Amino acid sequence: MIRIEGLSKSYENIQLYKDFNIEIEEGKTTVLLGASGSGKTTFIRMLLGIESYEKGNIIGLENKNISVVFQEDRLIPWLNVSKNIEIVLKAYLEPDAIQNRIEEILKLVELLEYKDCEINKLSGGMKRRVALARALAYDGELLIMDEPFKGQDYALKLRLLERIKILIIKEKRTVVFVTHDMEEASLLGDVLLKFEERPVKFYKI
Ligand SMILES: Nc1ncnc2c1ncn2[C@@H]1O[C@H](COP(=O)(O)OP(=O)(O)OP(=O)(O)O)[C@@H](O)[C@H]1O
Repeated sequence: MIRIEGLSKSYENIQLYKDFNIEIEEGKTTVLLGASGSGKTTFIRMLLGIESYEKGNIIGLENKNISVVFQEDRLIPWLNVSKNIEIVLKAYLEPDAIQNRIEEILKLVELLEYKDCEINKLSGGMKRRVALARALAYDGELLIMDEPFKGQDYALKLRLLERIKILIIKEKRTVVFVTHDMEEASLLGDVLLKFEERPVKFYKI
């Protein structure tokens, strides 16, 4: 269980979070829904330890490995598709296992034939899928995805959702997934939470 207790966070004169409490269940996919600007990305950044907060505790993430699809792709432009993924696998897999994992995940996101392609030669939606592939490939204790399906056509998105659901169940992943899309949320999520501002409150859907 990841527990957030008594969290308070403000930006200048906006009190975004005030004594906020939430529990995230392990082995489940928790979806964060809510209007633009309600504080979902800030929440994720606080979980990752890259955003400060005034008060509160985040318990259960100490020394955990987290894989992330950020709102931005954050790919390394001078490495090809395969190398962008390899970089996160090197620390814990042998070369053969790395290649197998890269192929498995690139197949999942329908980019296997682009494995040696330069990042700059990909479309925006394809870059997004490389970012998604990199996060899925790394078997962290928590997977965070912030709007991972941006730029995908509808039919492809449904195929991705179906395959990711299978992978997540097979690998017993704990997932926090941010989206505005109710269909994505209900296809992938176990627990659906709607964030409301301000300060942030949430309710289960
Ligand atoms: N670095 C910052 N400085 C000042 N205000 C910020 C900063 N980052 C976010 N905010 C404000 O905090 C609020 C929440 O932003 P956040 O990005 O967490 O929302 P969100 O729910 O993720 O939105 P979206 O769905 O559009 O991504 C917004 O009002 C935003 O303007």
